Amino acid sequence: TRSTRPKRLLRAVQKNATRGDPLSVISAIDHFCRHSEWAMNVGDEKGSILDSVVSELNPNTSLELGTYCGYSTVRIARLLPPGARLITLEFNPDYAAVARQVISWAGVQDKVELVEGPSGDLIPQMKERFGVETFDFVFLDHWKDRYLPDTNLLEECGLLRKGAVLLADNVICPGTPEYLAYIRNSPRYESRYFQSHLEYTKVEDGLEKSVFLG
Ligand SMILES: O=C(NCCO)c1cc(-c2ccc(F)cc2)cc(O)c1O
Ligand SMILES: [Mg+2]
Repeated sequence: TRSTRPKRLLRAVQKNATRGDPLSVISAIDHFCRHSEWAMNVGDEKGSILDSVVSELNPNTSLELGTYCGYSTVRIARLLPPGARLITLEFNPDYAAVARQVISWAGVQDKVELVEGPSGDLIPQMKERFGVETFDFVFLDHWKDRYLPDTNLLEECGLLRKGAVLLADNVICPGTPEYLAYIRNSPRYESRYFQSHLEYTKVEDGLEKSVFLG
């Protein structure tokens, strides 16, 4: 019953957001993180960049690595066309339990499949267990030292469609140096850096958008 930050964030959503209204859930979390407690959601500034990438791509099948409390899950899911779906992977069961409730409060649960477990084990199961052919969009926001191994896994499992977009959070802070070096030097990707700030702060951070060329 010990109160944790994710549980306090969920309480703020249930108190301040309207059921079935994803935008009110997003702003309730941003308000909580700006005025009460910082939390590691992608946030409103980087979130707007995420929104523009998703809106332009209109992905049918998306993967999110690192759900946390479900903030970016809701940001992505609210923009998906009917029939499109988002699979989100979370290793931490306490985060997953809160995220399920945030996702339901926003009313986007029908577009989202939240799977608990290590991404390194779950990615090879995507085809036969989750009926995925290929992903159109991948949002990387989990453990920073898993970005590169999981990207290699996605490649090896043939899970990236030609033209698929990888969008990676925190490439500056906390930083993902090995991932950046790989993706920026690989002839199989076309990459672009979107400069921004660490959520709810003035610290520099940014998103790396990479198109898989096949
Ligand atoms: O670890 C992260 N995510 C995976 C969680 O399972 C993460 C951390 C931070 C962050 C933390 C502490 C600090 F001082 C600066 C940044 C920010 C983020 O956006 C993140 O996604
Ligand atoms: Mg992040």
